[in-house]
Amino acid sequence: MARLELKSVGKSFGAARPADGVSLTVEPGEIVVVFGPSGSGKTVLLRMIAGMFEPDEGEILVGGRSIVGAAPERRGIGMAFQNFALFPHMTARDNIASGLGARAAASDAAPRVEAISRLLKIEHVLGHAPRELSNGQKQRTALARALIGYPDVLLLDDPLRNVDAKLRYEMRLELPNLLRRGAAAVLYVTQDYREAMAIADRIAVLVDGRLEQVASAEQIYVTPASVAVARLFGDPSINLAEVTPFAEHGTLSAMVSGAKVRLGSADGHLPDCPCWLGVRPEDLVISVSASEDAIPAHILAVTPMHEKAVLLLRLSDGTEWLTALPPDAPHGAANDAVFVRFAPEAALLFDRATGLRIGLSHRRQAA
Ligand SMILES: Nc1ncnc2c1ncn2[C@@H]1O[C@H](COP(=O)(O)OP(=O)(O)OP(=O)(O)O)[C@@H](O)[C@H]1O
Repeated sequence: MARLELKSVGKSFGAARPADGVSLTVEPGEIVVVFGPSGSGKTVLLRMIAGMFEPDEGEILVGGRSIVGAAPERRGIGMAFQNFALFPHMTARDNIASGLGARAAASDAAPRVEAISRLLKIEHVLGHAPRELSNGQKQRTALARALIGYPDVLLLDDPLRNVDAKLRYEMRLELPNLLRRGAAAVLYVTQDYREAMAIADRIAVLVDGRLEQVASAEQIYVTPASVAVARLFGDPSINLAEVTPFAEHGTLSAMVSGAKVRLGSADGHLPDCPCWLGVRPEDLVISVSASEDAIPAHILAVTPMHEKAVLLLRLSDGTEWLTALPPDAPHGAANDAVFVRFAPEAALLFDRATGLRIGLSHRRQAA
């Protein structure tokens, strides 16, 4: 069992800087999901750890020892990638056994291949070549190969990207337990925020080669470190409005499309800068009754989805917001005039100059 540590890791390719001072620790048995937009540097990070190329700056340590410069096969690392990368001329059994490298005798390999295959429910296809396997079976074979050597560090680069939706859903439920069994430090890359939230002990949010936030899924959703992080999590994504908050009678408020909305109490440090106000779609309440703190709006469209109804709203100043309501909640129809409210606890404020979140004194806290 060994901890993976990245210390101020940097990497440039010409003008591109896919890793810029990345520091991160993954404990044995922990699953850290690296999540970020396309091109943010997720794959480059995994490849530096795997030894496909070296960082320009910083240190990568496994169990306290630097692995920078070490041959890839000597780093104690198991890997599975989105394209499976199975050897086409070998059976699933031999592909899995190849994960042991030269370390195990053939007699030792067989029972371990059987055991890991049972765990991954592929024991019935061990004699098949990769072309005879479904994508789900290929993905499990690649995972079995990565897991079989009980690596100290396991790197998984979007391993569920090429499997169908049903299997992806099942694997999201199964994978965390499976991965924890080996007690490896797991770094898991995905582009899907739901997958990140389902699998991770902690999520490391990478934007332009920098880690913007490393925290639990709930902390990231409820208290995102920046507006960039807030935008990456949630479907529909967070609603934003430009505001300049002000204090009045002990309350922090802001004008949103002509309505004075409360953001919390004004007892702490007051943001006196132009801000982004962020409100999650599920935190908006729609009604037909006016009041001082209700934002007038029109429903532009109603999209019934299976588990929710999504309403596209146009506030009276032209800003467009989305709400997500339970499908059976009364919500009106296109062209209806409505009023939009939200609780002060639901308001997020971000400094418009830096994008960083500003703490509000009565903001709900992540558990
Ligand atoms: N070998 C390379 N040579 C030059 N530039 C590279 C190389 N590998 C990656 N890059 C650049 O580094 C940046 C980050 O790439 P990376 O593949 O890590 O992104 P990513 O976050 O994994 O994206 P995606 O989610 O689309 O796979 C991109 O701008 C990419 O063009």
